[in-house]
Amino acid sequence: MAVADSMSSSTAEPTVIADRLDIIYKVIAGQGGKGTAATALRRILKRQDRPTIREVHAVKSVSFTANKGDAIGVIGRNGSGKSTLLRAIAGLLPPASGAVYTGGRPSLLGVNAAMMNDLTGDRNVVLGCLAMGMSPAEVQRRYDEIVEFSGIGDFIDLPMSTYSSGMAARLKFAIASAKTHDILLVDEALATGDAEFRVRSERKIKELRDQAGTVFLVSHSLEVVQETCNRAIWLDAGVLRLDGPVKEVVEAYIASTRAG
Ligand SMILES: Nc1ncnc2c1ncn2[C@@H]1O[C@H](COP(=O)(O)OP(=O)(O)OP(=O)(O)O)[C@@H](O)[C@H]1O
Repeated sequence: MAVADSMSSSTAEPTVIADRLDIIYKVIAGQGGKGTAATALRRILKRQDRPTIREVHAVKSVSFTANKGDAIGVIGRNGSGKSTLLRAIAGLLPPASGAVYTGGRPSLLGVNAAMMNDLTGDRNVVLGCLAMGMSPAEVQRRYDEIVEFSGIGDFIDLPMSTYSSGMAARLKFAIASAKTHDILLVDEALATGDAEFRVRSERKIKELRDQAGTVFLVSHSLEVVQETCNRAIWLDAGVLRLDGPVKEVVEAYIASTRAG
């Protein structure tokens, strides 16, 4: 297996270690509907069995070590387990077996990360920064920079419910990246921005890496991954197919999609 550039350095300092990680979702595979009295009655009338629990094995025995300064693109087809892996690293999903060890606190920045939709962008910036542990004085100091980075403009005074999904994602990224994270997990947030915002975000991620952070980036845009990351992990139906220098992994992935 190829070795990514930061891994080959003798000073490599691990920040995330996944050790034969398995994540299994348990879902109710009923005949539709929730477990209400009406659906139970319908089941009885139709003489159907109780809904069964189905397991979705989303991440299968995945192992890797991420180091300080790594920006790792996580690539793969729809449903290959990318978002699941990120949520597991963030500690939001319990492993069915195996483990994830993290040195530092991972912050997950997802497109669906909670923002208060009824509040203005302005209030969300303040609340988001406070929630990340900034002091009120620090929030005040960083405020202009965050709003400028987001490129939201005058919309900052309007409720977030009036934002397009791209605008909301930009503001979230601007808030999250205002802080130095030990481990920043970014799920598709960059895909929603326009070209100019993407360039700025890529620069920001590079800055975070330079500050000795580790970044994981889930993206369907192989271009974004190649521009931003030094390393890539390719997931295929939950299995780690390849882990190595970004160019090599992306090329192998493209070759496989052409072949298949
Ligand atoms: N909350 C959930 N409950 C049950 N199954 C889930 C849940 N979330 C994801 N899955 C399943 O786990 C598998 C991996 O999904 P995941 O969202 O991690 O893939 P992904 O690679 O991020 O996909 P995409 O590229 O489409 O965003 C899929 O089979 C999906 O159906």
